[in-house]
Amino acid sequence: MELRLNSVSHAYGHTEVLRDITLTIPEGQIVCVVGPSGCGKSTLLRMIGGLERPDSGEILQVGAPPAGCLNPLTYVFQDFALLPWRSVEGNIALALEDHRLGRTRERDIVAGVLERTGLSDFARALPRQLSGGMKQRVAIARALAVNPAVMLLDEPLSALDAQTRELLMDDLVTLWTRTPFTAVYVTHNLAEAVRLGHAIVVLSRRPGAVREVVEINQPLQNRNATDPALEARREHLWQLMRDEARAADAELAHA
Ligand SMILES: Nc1ncnc2c1ncn2[C@@H]1O[C@H](COP(=O)(O)OP(=O)(O)OP(=O)(O)O)[C@@H](O)[C@H]1O
Repeated sequence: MELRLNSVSHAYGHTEVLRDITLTIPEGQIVCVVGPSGCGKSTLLRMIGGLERPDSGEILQVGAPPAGCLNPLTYVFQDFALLPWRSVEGNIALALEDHRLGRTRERDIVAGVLERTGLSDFARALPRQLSGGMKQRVAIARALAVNPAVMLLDEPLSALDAQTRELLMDDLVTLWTRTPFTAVYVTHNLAEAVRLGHAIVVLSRRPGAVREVVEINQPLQNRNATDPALEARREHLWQLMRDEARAADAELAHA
């Protein structure tokens, strides 16, 4: 399934947040969204996920969701959003419980995503027994369990230290390489964007409008942080963002 955004605009009261966003999220690709603080990235994600409706424009789901899809649009949040009293497998099963799959199918799905995310040995652990990186793996496993058409990730690695971020980026690349998924990935971090994005959408400062879409054709599994070609793309993104970020900062300082 592909997502198409046609001229999406939105304001909260007098605050114009998104302006005329036209964008395609192709099936089987990761589209990163970057832009200065407050430019409307999370708002855009909520619109795509159907949590809010834009004032104008439309968001179309084109084509069928994948076979076995239980929930077409699924979120992964920065703060993991796990239930502390439920085990790892209990948190993942939660995403399945409304679907009346039967215990065997439910158990198979949970075991499958635990295996894919390297969590099989932690099935019975409680969230408080896990590191931040492991918690986010659980949240990713829970999202994958419903076999979504599009995963919506809102700064999923921002709460983690630099080393853990690297490990999780590797995990996401491995997951995608084994079974490509479609994702919209909001981040502040340009290194993450060039590592994980097939396309990177650069938004202007608020009201967020598309400044440029940077496509990176290099296969995800061949990308690494020291690659000069990727470094050049990152630098290009930073050039695009720098003036916007400065101006956004100055506006916030005077708000
Ligand atoms: N429900 C809401 N009601 C009113 N204003 C809102 C609401 N949600 C967001 N905003 C405002 O809309 C603007 C965009 O917010 P949003 O969180 O989408 O930006 P962002 O780019 O994700 O920010 P950041 O990078 O800091 O996470 C901000 O000025 C924010 O205060």
